[in-house]
Amino acid sequence: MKTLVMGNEIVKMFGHGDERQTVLKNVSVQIEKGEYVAVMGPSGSGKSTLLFALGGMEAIDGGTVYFNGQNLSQLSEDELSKLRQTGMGFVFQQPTLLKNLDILDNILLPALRGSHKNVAALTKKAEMLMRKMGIEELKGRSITEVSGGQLQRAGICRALLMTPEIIFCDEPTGALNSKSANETMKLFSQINEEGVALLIVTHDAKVAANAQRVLFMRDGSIVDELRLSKTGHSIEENIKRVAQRLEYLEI
Ligand SMILES: Nc1ncnc2c1ncn2[C@@H]1O[C@H](COP(=O)(O)OP(=O)(O)OP(=O)(O)O)[C@@H](O)[C@H]1O
Repeated sequence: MKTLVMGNEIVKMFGHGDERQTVLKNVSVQIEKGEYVAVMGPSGSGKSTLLFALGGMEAIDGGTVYFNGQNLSQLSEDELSKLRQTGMGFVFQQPTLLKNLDILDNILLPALRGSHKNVAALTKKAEMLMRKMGIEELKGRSITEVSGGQLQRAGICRALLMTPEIIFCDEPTGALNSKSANETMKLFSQINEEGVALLIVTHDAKVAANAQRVLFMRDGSIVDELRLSKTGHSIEENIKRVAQRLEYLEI
């Protein structure tokens, strides 16, 4: 397997003076191409900060992050934003979509930003993704006229539009009811089977059980790791294994 993302000894601090806090304490993490990794840990342990650091959205105070062998801190702002736009997708708990645009235009917007793009080809691809995610008939609707689960699917279409190598997801099911959360997890598994790597921050053992590997964080460090094999283990068994590890780690 080839390494896609490599974080070495990442240090991240927030605040000034007496308030200065080290949120990531020499964290090293490697994600292979096509790998599905979940990150769990107590609130405030640094999960989102790690995801932002690996995705080049948050500057780091120490260590290095490589994406496909490129050191993110050696890229210019323009190079970094191009890399984020083409190589990475982002899905958050609440997709930040604009009320005055319909669903299709919201999906297209980030891809159209910046340089000149082939609008017709991107629209065709967006429509194909919407069909795949089961929301094609909603393309002309305002974001206020769809459910939370449908909105999250639109967010996933947006993240997939530029054919990223990885999608960074921060609590993607956190705002969804259990039915929508299950459907979203199935979509992520399907996306991963098509070769896209995933890094998912979650509090939910059911979500983490879909990954190949779960990283456990506490107080700014990765304190444990669990490898989950799909062969020989049902999803229920993997949920149990994640839950047992959380209990053991007192998370
Ligand atoms: N922009 C910021 N400015 C100052 N402190 C921050 C900032 N972002 C995060 N922090 C602090 O860094 C620590 C880690 O935050 P982070 O969001 O990474 O934790 P988390 O594990 O993702 O938590 P949660 O599960 O609650 O989302 C917390 O103490 C948080 O208050």
